Amino acid sequence: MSAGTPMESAPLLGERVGVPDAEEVVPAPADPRERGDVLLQVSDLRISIPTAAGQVHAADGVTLTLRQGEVLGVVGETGSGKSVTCRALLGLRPTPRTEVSGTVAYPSIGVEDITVLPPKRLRRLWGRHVAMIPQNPMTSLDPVRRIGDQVAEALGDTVHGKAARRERVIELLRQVGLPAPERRLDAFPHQFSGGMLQRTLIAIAIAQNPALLVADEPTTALDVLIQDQILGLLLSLQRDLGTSLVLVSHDLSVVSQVCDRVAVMYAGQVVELADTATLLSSPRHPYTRALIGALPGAVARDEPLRVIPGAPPPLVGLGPTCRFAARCELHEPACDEWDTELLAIGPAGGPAPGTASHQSRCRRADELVAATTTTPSTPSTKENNDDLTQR
Ligand SMILES: Nc1ncnc2c1ncn2[C@@H]1O[C@H](COP(=O)(O)OP(=O)(O)OP(=O)(O)O)[C@@H](O)[C@H]1O
Repeated sequence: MSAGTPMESAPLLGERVGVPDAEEVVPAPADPRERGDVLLQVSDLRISIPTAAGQVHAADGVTLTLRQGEVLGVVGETGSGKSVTCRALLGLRPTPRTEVSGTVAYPSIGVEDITVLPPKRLRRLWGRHVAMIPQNPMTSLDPVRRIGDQVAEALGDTVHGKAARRERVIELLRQVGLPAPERRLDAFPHQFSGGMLQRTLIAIAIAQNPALLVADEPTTALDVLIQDQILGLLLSLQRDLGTSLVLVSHDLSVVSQVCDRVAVMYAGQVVELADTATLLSSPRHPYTRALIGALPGAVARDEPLRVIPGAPPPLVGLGPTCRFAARCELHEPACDEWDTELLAIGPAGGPAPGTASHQSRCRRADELVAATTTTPSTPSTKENNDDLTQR
């Protein structure tokens, strides 16, 4: 991907939404994902965890849309609220006393808000409609139960009869690239490598062909070579099965290889959301820009890697001001009065901020058009990265 979109044609920030002329024919989008139905609609999600230090605002006004078959990356530093937000997509909360407001809707199956569903209804959706691929494969399987039994359990009541279930388990393990699966059914987790365990967990997640997979740092605990294989597997399964995928990572280069769109989280908020190529070439939030600048390819070989000075604020007692202000090179006094609303970046007459394809929480986002740096080597994106699926 080449860095740098034409700046003179870049649209202005937050321009008014307009209505097309009655005669105007609006062509159908070429990209099927843009035509796809909305699978997931997260609206103003706020998650507040009571702790001894006060209420931790782990998610603070998160609004996202995911279409069927789309891959969304959620990227941010540790503690930015990625896991808490993504677990909320399954109706999970970190502690029983956690306060949740806003909604997480799955319109295609008539779920208006998964965060308020009782456990019995939640369990009916898990596996069947939405499934999670956990962060640490080494601790996510039952150590005293055989692999085959654990995968078979994930089938629920979708396959009947012992022989048919066995066949389906073998098929699933083969689908995730486990060699000689028929010989592995009786193995225990400790006999598998980290990569094999993660493949098994992916088989469990796809067992009932869910509409949405949520993968929370699925490669963090694995060797670098295996990380690429698991990412490639996720991408090819997502393509073959038409599943939507939310991929959580602290690593922008990982997310950009796999995702159609990226949500950048900082201190509990989505600070920028855009399609991957736009985000990399034309970031409109100083934090995104700093993340791109800190990528290994962004500096010449003999230069030290750039780091983002400072640390995110604690998520307790934050007022309605920009959370990135203390680390921001564009900070000015007016930013301290800014109530961090999302702004739509798009042409005049484009959609409202919460639904625009490019959104930023920076009040100076329009100035970043000119300020965007060209990186010597930006990471590969899903579009130019077909070979990942062949690894
Ligand atoms: N059970 C809990 N009790 C108290 N605070 C919690 C709990 N779970 C999460 N938090 C806090 O919520 C905030 C967001 O955490 P979260 O795990 O979502 O971050 P993250 O971006 O996923 O980080 P990482 O990349 O390290 O997983 C952090 O401040 C964290 O300390």
